[in-house]
Amino acid sequence: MRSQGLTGAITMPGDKSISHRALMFGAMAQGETIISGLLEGEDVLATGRAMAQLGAKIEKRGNYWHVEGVGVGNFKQPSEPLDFGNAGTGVRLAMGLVGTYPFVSRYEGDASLSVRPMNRVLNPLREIGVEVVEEQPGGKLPIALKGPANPAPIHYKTPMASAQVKSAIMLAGLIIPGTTTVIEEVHTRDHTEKMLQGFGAKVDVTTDADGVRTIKVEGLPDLRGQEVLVPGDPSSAAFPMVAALIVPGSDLTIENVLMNPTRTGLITSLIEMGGDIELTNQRKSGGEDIADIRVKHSQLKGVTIPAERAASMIDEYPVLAVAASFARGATHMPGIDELRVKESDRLAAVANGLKANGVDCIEGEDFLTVEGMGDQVPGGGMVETHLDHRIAMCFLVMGLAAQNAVKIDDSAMIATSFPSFVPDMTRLGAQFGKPNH
Ligand SMILES: O=C(O)C1=C[C@@H](OP(=O)(O)O)[C@@H](O)[C@H](O)C1
Ligand SMILES: C=C(OP(=O)(O)O)C(=O)O
Repeated sequence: MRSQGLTGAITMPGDKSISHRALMFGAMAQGETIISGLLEGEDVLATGRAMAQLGAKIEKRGNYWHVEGVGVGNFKQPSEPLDFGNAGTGVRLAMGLVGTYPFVSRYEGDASLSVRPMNRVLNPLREIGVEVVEEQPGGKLPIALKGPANPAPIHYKTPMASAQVKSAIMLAGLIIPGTTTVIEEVHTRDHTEKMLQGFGAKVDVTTDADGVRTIKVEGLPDLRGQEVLVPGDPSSAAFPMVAALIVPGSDLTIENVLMNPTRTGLITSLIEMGGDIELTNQRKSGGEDIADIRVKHSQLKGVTIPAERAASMIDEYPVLAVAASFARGATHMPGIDELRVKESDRLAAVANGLKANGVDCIEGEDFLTVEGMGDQVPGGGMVETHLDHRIAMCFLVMGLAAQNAVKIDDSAMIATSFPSFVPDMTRLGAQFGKPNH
């Protein structure tokens, strides 16, 4: 059943990447960090609980989260395992933040997180001298870590485009005397670099002529609590944005969205597809670019998304594939093998969901091609979400414009990143059916 046009304004909940980091850096810094706009999603709340287990005092007063940090090198040994639920960012950054301490810390997560690869973080930690104890070989949770008595700084080139790996190494470097160096060939989201500098760390970034970035972190800095203003999450804004593009009659303003260039690949791509998207009220806040986004229903056309853009929109491919289903012509998305190691194998989950709803696509090892159907997307299928919030939300968005209702098997995971998704979208005019089980 098609929804009526989506109209009005929606303010985005806080950015998930920045929210995790605000709690972690606040917990590590000396003194008080005051956070406004924190995303109160399950992933971030799990990080908050873990930071409290390490000795930080965290509480919400009014609209602000107050974090009383312990100072660099002063986390206490957690008596229980640190449970990061569904969050790759939470567990991978925490392994860098805490894993080099000379005590045993134990990490675990839900069924989705427990099959995601951790060797990408464990390998550099092993180079630092961290002892890794796995219950089963293969670099999967649960994992215990024990840092060496004298950790040595490393010089590490990340083998895949990953802000989580880069960040884990940088955070490990903070408690190692000397300079830790991370090299990344692809510019991934740079929140760790920017925010650590804001907390007082010495972080040096240089970029060569080929765009390769060298990041140097000085160990044992004196970090002080800060005020952090978390901007709205562009990865959450992706859902109302695509919904407005595909539902006829829509004219929506999405307010307070982070416009950091390492996060805006989806907007660039949707504009190339013919999307009527206008950035208004562009401003700076907390060192980041912010804007409101006005988006109207548009007839989209298929395009090829350059592989080099993947890092700047890595979490947005599922909903881009939904937009591509409503385009005229094929949309080709190369260079997206990292989608296979997210909360689910997103390449497979998206391809299966599209096919279940009558949309032709080709799933390659590292690409997806979607045959757009204009406004003739049949829908009517049941989608398996595999504990993946973004798969759940993108197919709920598809259902707003398809000829027949799209069903998803589980909506609970939406609470990890965008708890108010269903009520917020409903307020704008979206019509979701009731779960019948
Ligand atoms: O650093 C971060 O906050 C994130 C990095 C990305 O993961 P990778 O580093 O695995 O690409 C992204 O998919 C995730 O949602 C958040
Ligand atoms: C990949 C994601 O998050 P994480 O890796 O933190 O689980 C996401 O939110 O799409």
